[in-house]
Amino acid sequence: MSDQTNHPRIAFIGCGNMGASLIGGLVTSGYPANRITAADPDPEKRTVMVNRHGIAAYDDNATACAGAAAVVLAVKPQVLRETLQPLAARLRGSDTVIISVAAGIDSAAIDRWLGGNAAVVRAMPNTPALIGAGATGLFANDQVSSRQKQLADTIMQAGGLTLWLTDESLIDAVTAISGSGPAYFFFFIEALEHAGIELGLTAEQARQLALQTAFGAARMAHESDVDAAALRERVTSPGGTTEQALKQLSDGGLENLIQQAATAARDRARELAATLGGES
Ligand SMILES: NC(=O)C1=CN([C@@H]2O[C@H](COP(=O)(O)OP(=O)(O)OC[C@H]3O[C@@H](n4cnc5c(N)ncnc54)[C@H](O)[C@@H]3O)[C@@H](O)[C@H]2O)C=CC1
Ligand SMILES: O=C(O)[C@@H]1CCC=N1
Repeated sequence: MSDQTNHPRIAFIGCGNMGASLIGGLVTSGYPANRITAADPDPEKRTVMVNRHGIAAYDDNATACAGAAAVVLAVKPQVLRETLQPLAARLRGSDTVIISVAAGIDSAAIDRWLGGNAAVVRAMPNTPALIGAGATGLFANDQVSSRQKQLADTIMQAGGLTLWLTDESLIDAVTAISGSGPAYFFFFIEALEHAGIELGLTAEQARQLALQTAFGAARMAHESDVDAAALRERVTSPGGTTEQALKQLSDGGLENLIQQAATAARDRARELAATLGGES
């Protein structure tokens, strides 16, 4: 089989945090760098793509898209429409699957901006894709063929777990849980570090302990055959220290706060769709 069949050409539009993470994950997984192209107006971003990942990077989106079986849109939702419109004529009627990672913007808006009848996959990945530890929720519109769905899955699976949804609106829930989720955990690590410093550890000691604890807990939860609640209970000796700490978190309303945070993220995705993805 030719490389064209085994490794269809993939183009990335936007090489910022998310685009670069996906490209990094794909190259590290063994996808040939010469089958990946990228575009970004920022010369520094392009230099990173060329030097670190060995892929071709252009300042012109159309050049990057030429001959691509999949185009991954990794620009901000606020510029998605203006980015897509100049590409519409080139992509219309082609066999290219459009994979958008933009928060909020739904497949109908993308289809409309492309002039209709476009094969659109919405994907919501997260930045740990860079190290193959990401999680992506995906939705395909009716125009997407099974071969195109497979290609979208291959691209996202290079970055970690993939999860297909049949209800597009749930992509906003994925955004709230795993798309934005790494930031919640990083915030927790930062807070634990600060607490360690307050209790007298050096910044470096607090950093090492907080990081290794987050890593160990996540790895254990991932690999264990019991759920997170059971693992938590194993740390929590009756009458012991953890119990006192968890009581503070619980009394402070942590669980409610997390629910509110996820709902706020989900609602912001809906708001982006309403303000940027409308018919006007
Ligand atoms: N950062 C994250 O953790 C996640 C981001 N996303 C989505 O990924 C998309 C990108 O977000 P980030 O990477 O965080 O933003 P970013 O600002 O880091 O990257 C966007 C990139 O697009 C480039 N760009 C701007 N206009 C362009 C154009 N017309 N053509 C080509 N490239 C252009 C910018 O120079 C920049 O490098 C957003 O739609 C966001 O909703 C989705 C999941 C997670
Ligand atoms: O904050 C954002 O809007 C993007 C989408 C999910 C993670 N980052």
